[in-house]
Amino acid sequence: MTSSTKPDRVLAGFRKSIDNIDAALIHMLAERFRITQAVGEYKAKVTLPPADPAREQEQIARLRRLAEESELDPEFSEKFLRFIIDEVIRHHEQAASR
Ligand SMILES: O=C(O)C(=O)C[C@]1(C(=O)O)C=C[C@@H](O)C=C1
Repeated sequence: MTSSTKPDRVLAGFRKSIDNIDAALIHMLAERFRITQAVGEYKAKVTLPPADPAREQEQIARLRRLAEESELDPEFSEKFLRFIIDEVIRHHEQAASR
């Protein structure tokens, strides 16, 4: 039997765990975007700017510390948070223009 047809139980076990983790990430991101939607509506109502660079600096510094403690690449962690926050700011700008 070739490697392409033989079921690899070890790999399948790893992938089951990866699938569970990916599902948890999606659920956590959905919750994060649910709360930031409320933040965006609030900011639009009280005319606060969509972005708060000082808050972002605190978040990035904290996440980099957490990443180092967890042996995760701090550069990757910062890029990941930046990517999410940029999307949140885009949503906030849309909320402000409604
Ligand atoms: O905390 C805020 O003021 C938010 O709008 C949330 C958030 C975030 O996604 O964490 C997004 C934009 C801001 O620049 C800072 C943080």
